[in-house]
Amino acid sequence: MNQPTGPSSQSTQASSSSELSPPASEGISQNIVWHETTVDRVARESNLTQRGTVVWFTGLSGCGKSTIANELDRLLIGRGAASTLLDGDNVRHGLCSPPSGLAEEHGDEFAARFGLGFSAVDREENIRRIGAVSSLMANAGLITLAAFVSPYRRDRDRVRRMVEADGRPGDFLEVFVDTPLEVCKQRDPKGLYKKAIAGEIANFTGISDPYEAPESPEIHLRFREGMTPADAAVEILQAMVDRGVFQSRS
Ligand SMILES: Nc1ncnc2c1ncn2[C@@H]1O[C@H](COP(=O)(O)OS(=O)(=O)O)[C@@H](OP(=O)(O)O)[C@H]1O
Ligand SMILES: Nc1ncnc2c1ncn2[C@@H]1O[C@H](COP(=O)(O)OP(=O)(O)O)[C@@H](O)[C@H]1O
Repeated sequence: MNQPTGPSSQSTQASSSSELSPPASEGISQNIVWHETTVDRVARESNLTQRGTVVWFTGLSGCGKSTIANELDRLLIGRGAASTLLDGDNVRHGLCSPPSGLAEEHGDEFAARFGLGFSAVDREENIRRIGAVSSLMANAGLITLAAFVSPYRRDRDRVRRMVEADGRPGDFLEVFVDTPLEVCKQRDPKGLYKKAIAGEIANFTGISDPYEAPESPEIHLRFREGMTPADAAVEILQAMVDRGVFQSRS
């Protein structure tokens, strides 16, 4: 795991496209003006001796996104990296709360307007918010692991464009956790498939809602019997090293 990478070689290339110019949201309003920051991404990455990156896990509920992302996070932290993990269920407890999580504090109108469920448009907004947060984290130099069903190709591709426009090409790695629906149903770690099949959960991905598989993910984790979450995490870490987005320090 000794590939040439790190801020000195890769991150310096970011300076012209990251914080020296407005990100993808340029032109948002005539009254909102981009303010250049004093410290740029390259300086942050240099302090961290790593390259800010978004590793985006997508796949059906129960395919293993959270388990594998947590394992990868553990490996990265163990190797001295500054990484962080955004996980679907957890983010839906805060930034992307459902209406029921907002009503008491903010009232019904606010909850109906900003709370998110699982319709296509709510998922679009969910992924837009998380994509923007992921991009900010990558700009702060963090290796950002994001684990979301993110069933729509268009939503994932938008995040890719935003992350790369804010940073540089190659900053977004899509990991397709390709576990067959039958296996996910069998695992059913939260009992959600059982409920969805019984009609107790609407718009459930794979049952009553679509999942659009990535066409050319950077990392395609095909299910195979006997593959452990640790095996999968090592495979992703190796792909990160091979692509020059991570240099092992131990
Ligand atoms: N209708 C429906 N469809 C899919 N998933 C559902 C649904 N309702 C609740 N859940 C639970 O919410 C988790 C998915 O949240 P995400 O934010 O990742 O979804 S999405 O990216 O906006 O599609 C998902 O987490 P994971 O199982 O970890 O994928 C489920 O636990
Ligand atoms: N190779 C594997 N990779 C990931 N998870 C696995 C694997 N084999 C079995 N599992 C189990 O499958 C379940 C996956 O659940 P989870 O990680 O929450 O999936 P998701 O986040 O995609 O909904 C966990 O109970 C995990 O222990």
